[in-house]
Amino acid sequence: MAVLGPNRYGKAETRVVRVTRHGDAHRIKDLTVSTALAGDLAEVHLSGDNSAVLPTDSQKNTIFAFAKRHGVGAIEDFALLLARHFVDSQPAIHHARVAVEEHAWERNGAFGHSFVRSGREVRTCVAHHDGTGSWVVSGLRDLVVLNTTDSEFRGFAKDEYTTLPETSDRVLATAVDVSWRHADVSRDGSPDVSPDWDKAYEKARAALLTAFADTYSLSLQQTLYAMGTRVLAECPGICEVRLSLPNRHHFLVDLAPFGLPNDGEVFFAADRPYGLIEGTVLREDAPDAGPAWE
Ligand SMILES: O=c1[nH]c(=O)c2[nH]c(=O)[nH]c2[nH]1
Repeated sequence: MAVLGPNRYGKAETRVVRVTRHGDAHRIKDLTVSTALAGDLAEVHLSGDNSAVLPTDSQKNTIFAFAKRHGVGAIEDFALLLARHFVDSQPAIHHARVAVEEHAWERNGAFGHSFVRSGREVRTCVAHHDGTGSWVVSGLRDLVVLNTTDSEFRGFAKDEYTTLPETSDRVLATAVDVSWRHADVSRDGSPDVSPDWDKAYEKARAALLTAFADTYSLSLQQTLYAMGTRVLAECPGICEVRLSLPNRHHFLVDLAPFGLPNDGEVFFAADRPYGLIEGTVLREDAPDAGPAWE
């Protein structure tokens, strides 16, 4: 006998670009938005009764209409607006998850209307709303960083398959993929708190970059912990940080066959396989995460 387990549905990866025009000085927000709704959705699965199903096409249209009607500021505000709208307007929907990614653009010179896609990281957020409270996780991915020194990897466990030489000076590089949980978003009965999302983002990003640069690294694991700790120290509204750091290995090339010393100057930047170091750093008194990470 089969039973229906957890389920949700929505429109994945709606691409929306919102232009704001102040005379000749234009602004753009370039987003990828994914919605996922859950609630009284047994019948559509069990009997094909669609009466509780707001089409994913309507969800996509809502994204475009809200971009026009409300504009797009911090992506967290846009995600919360959508999540609350679906729960508040659809009787069958009790939980909405809205994920937003922001692709950065920079001005192309002095032209007010012309932009260059920025090489910056992608800013991310996921907002949940269930009618009693909201939860927000923000973050970024593809923030590529590299240190040319101050990184060792020694004293590791060895077995009969270990060939990796110990090193007391190596290149350390990674593409930071990180999410942080905001403690101070509205909950059942609490006032509606809305952090300054942009400020939190800039502070968390700066903390990650500084910790990566100024930590003398004995391993990428140790650097990960230092980065998470620094975000918590700099950002009081953040209670949990989850990091995923691919170790972008840079191997010294053996130049001896060419009669050349290497002197720690020429590296083979391998793209795969790569070590993947993942970890969470959280405050001891972090509030319950609820559905924040789902
Ligand atoms: O910082 C590192 N951590 C590891 O766990 C590891 N494993 C490895 O081969 N190189 C590295 N580097």
